[in-house]
Amino acid sequence: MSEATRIDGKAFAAKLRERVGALAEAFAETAGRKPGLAVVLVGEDAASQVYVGAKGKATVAANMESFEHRLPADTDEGTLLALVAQLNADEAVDGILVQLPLPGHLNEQAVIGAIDPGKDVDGFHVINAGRLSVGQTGFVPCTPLGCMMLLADRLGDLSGLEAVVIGRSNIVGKPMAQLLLDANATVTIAHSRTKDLPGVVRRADIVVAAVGRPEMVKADWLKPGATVIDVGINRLPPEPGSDKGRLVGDVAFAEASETAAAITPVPGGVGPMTIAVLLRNTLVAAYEHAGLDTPEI
Ligand SMILES: Nc1nc2c(c(=O)[nH]1)N[C@@H](CN(C=O)c1ccc(C(=O)N[C@@H](CCC(=O)O)C(=O)O)cc1)CN2
Repeated sequence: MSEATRIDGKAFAAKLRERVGALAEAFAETAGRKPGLAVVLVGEDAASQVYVGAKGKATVAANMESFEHRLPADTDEGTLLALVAQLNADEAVDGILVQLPLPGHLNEQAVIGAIDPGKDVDGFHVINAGRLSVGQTGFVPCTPLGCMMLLADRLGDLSGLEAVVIGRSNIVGKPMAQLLLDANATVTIAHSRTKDLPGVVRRADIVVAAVGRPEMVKADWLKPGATVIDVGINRLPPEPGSDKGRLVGDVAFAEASETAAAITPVPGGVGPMTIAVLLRNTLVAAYEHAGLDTPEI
């Protein structure tokens, strides 16, 4: 079997950001203001600092206003909720994102639940999760929506295809399964208690791995010709003589490439789509807040 096609999420995301940027410019001409995204970071988690920095830069590059709020790790819940309330009321802010994970003393559900669902561009609020589950329009979490864009680009119509999502988080696994179902795939959600996980995954035309376990999915778990979307971003321990470990996904990329027809790499696959879709959702929020018809993005 020939080597799998690498699904280039980085290039796809760059095109999406460019399109969003052009539409944001047009929005500003009509609405008299730029779309605005507020990002809240609590604490000093190293990876979160990188992601928040990247979001701010991407927001500005896409002709939007970026509002960054960095709070100390010992911020109490009342202070954070007060900031969320202030952002909810701010007309310059179309989208609000609280970077996860939050420090352990803060209740993530309470904080996410305090965001105005109409500004919840992460799509994590229970109202938006509920809307997705009953097929109503709302904000859809960025990573799963980005995965769907890559799948649609690669496979077109997903009707009747067998899809296995490994992982059942509220942020990726569950919305991903819902989106695949909405696209008429036959969907299985597999998880840590699934019996014969390799056997279940081997049935799939589409595999979405979102478990956070480095290189767990092996080549012999895959049906030949499968399309593999790797959501995992895991840093391995550093090699001797190096200060930083290699980034790998949840799929053993090199060996899986021998069996799959197409696969997303890590880095450069799903990760960049998360930020591009966040900008897309913020633009949609801005159109809605301005009472304008939202263009197809
Ligand atoms: N409020 C949110 N918190 C978190 C989310 C989210 O969508 N909303 N997702 C992740 C982190 N994340 C964005 O916040 C994110 C992760 C990874 C990437 C990315 O582009 N990764 C690169 C590799 C980057 C590196 O070198 O470390 C890639 O895969 O190519 C972007 C965004 C958890 N928190």
